[in-house]
Amino acid sequence: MPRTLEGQITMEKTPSYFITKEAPRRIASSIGRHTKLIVVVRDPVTRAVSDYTQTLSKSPGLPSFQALAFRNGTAGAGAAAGAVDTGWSAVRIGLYAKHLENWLRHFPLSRLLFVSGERLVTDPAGEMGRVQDFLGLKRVVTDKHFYFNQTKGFPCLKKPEGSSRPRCLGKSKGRPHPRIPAEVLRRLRDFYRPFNLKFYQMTGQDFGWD
Ligand SMILES: Nc1ncnc2c1ncn2[C@@H]1O[C@H](COP(=O)(O)OS(=O)(=O)O)[C@@H](OP(=O)(O)O)[C@H]1O
Repeated sequence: MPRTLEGQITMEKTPSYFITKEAPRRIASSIGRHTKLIVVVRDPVTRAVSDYTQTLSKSPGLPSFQALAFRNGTAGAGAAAGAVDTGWSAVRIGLYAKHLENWLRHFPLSRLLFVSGERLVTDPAGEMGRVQDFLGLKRVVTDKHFYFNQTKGFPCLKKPEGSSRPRCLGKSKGRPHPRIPAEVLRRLRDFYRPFNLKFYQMTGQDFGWD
């Protein structure tokens, strides 16, 4: 991490190490337990499909979503139902309660902020307001900075810093997802429910995924 001067905040962003076992201990011992951690979480079922969409865009020959999500390659029914494959990272990452347990061994809950991925789309200024409060910053980013772009189907920035033109996120953000059979989604939803409830209890926030 670069040196941080008085009045500055140093930020680092990566989606990958929230689930890395050693990450909380390493961050706590190198940067310190005072570090503030912001986690954007989204319905784990939609998250898994989004993750699959990303992999599919790079490997078009990929097996179907359900072939990867269930142990015997199918959601099935009754005795034929395959167990959800938690070895697949797209599924495992969404077990937020499990990963959070690991972080809470090294950081107090008050040092973590959970941003709702859903509200980031429906109310970006509201979620950004929570982020700014958490970081002890003045609420500089407000409603005025966002507009809903009909073509993109997502909120975009009216005027990013250093530019006079509006800016949306790139093509790889907000892509259409492949259609997944309803039964597959239902089974995954059932699978995640207890983990989601545990996560709501741990964070004191109901993300409304059920
Ligand atoms: N404003 C705006 N514009 C476009 N996309 C938005 C926006 N806000 C949130 N999202 C959602 O962000 C999802 C991609 O973010 P990721 O977390 O996967 O990105 S990354 O892991 O940091 O690369 C992406 O997921 P997909 O819909 O699956 O593409 C979006 O749903």
